[in-house]
Amino acid sequence: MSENAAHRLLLVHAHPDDESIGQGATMAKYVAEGRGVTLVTCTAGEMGEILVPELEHLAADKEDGLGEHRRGELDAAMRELGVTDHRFLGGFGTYRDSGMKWHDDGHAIAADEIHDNAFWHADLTQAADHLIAVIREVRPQVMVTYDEFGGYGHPDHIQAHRVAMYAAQLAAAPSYRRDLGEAWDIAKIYWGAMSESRIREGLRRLRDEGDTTTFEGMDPDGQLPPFFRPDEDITAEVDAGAYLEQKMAALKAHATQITADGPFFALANNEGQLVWGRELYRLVKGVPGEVGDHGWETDLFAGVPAG
Ligand SMILES: CC(=O)N[C@H]1[C@@H](O[C@@H]2[C@H](O)[C@H](O)[C@@H](O)[C@H](O)[C@H]2O)O[C@H](CO)[C@@H](O)[C@@H]1O
Ligand SMILES: [Zn+2]
Repeated sequence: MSENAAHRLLLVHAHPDDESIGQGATMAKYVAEGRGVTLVTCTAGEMGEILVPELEHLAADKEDGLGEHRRGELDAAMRELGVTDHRFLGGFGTYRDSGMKWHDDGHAIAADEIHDNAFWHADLTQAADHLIAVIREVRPQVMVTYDEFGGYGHPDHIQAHRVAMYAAQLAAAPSYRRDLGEAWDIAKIYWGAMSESRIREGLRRLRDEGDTTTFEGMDPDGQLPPFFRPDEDITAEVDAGAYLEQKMAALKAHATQITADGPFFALANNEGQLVWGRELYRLVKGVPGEVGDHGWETDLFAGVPAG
């Protein structure tokens, strides 16, 4: 078995599409390099909007079939990235998308009405136990999830962060729930990140090209939403520009959520390479390995023995 095959990455995300948005290029790159990639998605995205008019009947307040449909979108997106191991936390339908609404400050907050089995109301230990079983089975050296704010505040993202971080801690405890498998300590944990400087460069490019509608309201020289982090917070950049096509195809597979002329595609291809092909991370557990010119790691497995 090649050394790469002994490296295993676990990603924990809230809804179908988050994985492709945040780390789609990294996932495709690592699969192509022969590394193991496992995705755990905590809900099926039942409460999402529907950008495809002929599918509006699937909406939660109509046929409530969007979760099943997005399961298919996720399958298609994973085929584009080459990922063969993707699971729903506790099994499909265990936890439901909690929905969200926008706060005046521009970040997401919990919806006014939330279903009984919404992920936001999940019992943290029970949800973590489902993930511990996966951690102890897959034995990943690296895990990726959201920061404590869930990126932009979505309650399911915040809950996915909490479950992932708690599960990683408990999975490493030999005396905790031996029935869930032999203890496994994940060597490195990263939170996905987006660069403030990168998006400012991209917004300036769009403005210079006369595009004033994409990323409407975001001034390249003004205040940006909190999920764009200052560069000093970032510790790793995976340059997966060579896999940008696979990432864009995976994004397109999530057709009810992402429009082909939306912000992810608006940036010119070379800008896309800069903004979307190079995926950024914050190391929050473990020892950083070799770094590149920018002082950031270029490989999430840097310094991690295979095995
Ligand atoms: C990327 C992501 O986390 N998407 C979530 C999010 O979707 C947003 C939501 O529908 C909002 O109402 C829209 O204005 C916004 O454009 C969407 O991105 O929340 C959904 C409901 O919880 C979730 O299904 C979707 O995956
Ligand atoms: Zn999401």
